Amino acid sequence: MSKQHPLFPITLSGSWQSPSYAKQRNEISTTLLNWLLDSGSLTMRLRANCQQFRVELLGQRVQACPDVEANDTIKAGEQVLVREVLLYCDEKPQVFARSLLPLSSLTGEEQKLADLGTQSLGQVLFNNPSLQRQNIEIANFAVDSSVSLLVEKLALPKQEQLWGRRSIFVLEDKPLMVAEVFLPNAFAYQEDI
Ligand SMILES: C=C(O[C@@H]1C=C(C(=O)O)C=C[C@H]1O)C(=O)O
Repeated sequence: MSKQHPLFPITLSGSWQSPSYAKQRNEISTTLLNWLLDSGSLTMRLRANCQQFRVELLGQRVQACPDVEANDTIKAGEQVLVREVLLYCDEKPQVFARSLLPLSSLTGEEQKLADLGTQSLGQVLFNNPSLQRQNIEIANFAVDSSVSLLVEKLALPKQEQLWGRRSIFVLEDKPLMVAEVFLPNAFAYQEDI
């Protein structure tokens, strides 16, 4: 990895819940829920809402999967490539994303996922007809979360609660996990998009 953002890794730990049982479900607007539960490519949806889309790679590194992120598919301690990015629309940061790519999934054709740089992971995932997406979980991130520290460092307006989603993708039978948090003023929080 040539250069890493000084804040990398931001990390991300939240109490991920199934959307139907999310306690705060009544606090979530229809628009936000629509963005959180959209099973299509977030890259494609953002591109459709702006002139210029870009991915900023904050950093990536190989490490053991942290306990707080482990799940039925990616076990604690398993070697994963962690990739953190910001997705920009017209130079406004919309999403912070953190993906865990098990090294055991980075084989064959999928080795290229280790070297995406500023190409969108979604671009590769959603171009593969074998792609399966497992259930989407949602979580909210309060002002003392690691994401809020990122928001502060990006000089974005503070927002009481930030919402995110995560899901496991399976590509050619190889799993990986993607978590995305909508940053303040993202389209997801705007009623008229
Ligand atoms: C999974 C997608 O890929 C997006 C791009 C990512 C990246 O480049 O690391 C990470 C998460 C997503 O927001 C998507 O577009 O839906």
